[in-house]
Amino acid sequence: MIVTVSRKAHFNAAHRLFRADWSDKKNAEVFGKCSNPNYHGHNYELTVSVTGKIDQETGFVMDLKVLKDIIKDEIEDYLDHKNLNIEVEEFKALNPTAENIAVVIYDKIKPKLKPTLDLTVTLYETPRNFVTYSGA
Ligand SMILES: Nc1nc2c(c(=O)[nH]1)N=C([C@H](O)[C@H](O)COP(=O)(O)OP(=O)(O)OP(=O)(O)O)CN2
Ligand SMILES: [Zn+2]
Repeated sequence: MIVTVSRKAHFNAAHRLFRADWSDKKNAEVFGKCSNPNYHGHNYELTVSVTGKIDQETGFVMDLKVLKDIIKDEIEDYLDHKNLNIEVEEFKALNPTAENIAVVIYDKIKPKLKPTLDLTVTLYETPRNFVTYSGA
């Protein structure tokens, strides 16, 4: 039996959407208020979903306590209350859009899971804007 287990998490972060090789005018045209040079913040809501077979001995796809600890160590401690552009290595040369943040989160969590498990990351940037990534 293939089942999906999920864990929700939360972090706050500041960012600015822009390209350094574009003028302020073009950045403002493309990214609007999200390109404010003084940055702005979001309350990100994250759902991490892991899909796999139920272990017949434990009844778990994976222990949700273990998943909680992975999310805390890899994501919350790494991103919470950070300026993504300035303080997070991956975004020094990568626009911190919701899409790119979801991919970075996926790439940090996936190696911590058993290879037989599939991972899906859903990231809400606002209550109504969200992205989903399940690997390439
Ligand atoms: N494809 C994407 N489009 C946009 C992204 C993104 O990451 N990927 N990001 C932004 C802004 O950073 C931000 O998310 C949008 O904020 P805002 O315009 O305030 O959102 P809303 O006004 O729509 O807020 P709601 O609460 O959802 O109404 C823009 N585009
Ligand atoms: Zn934003």
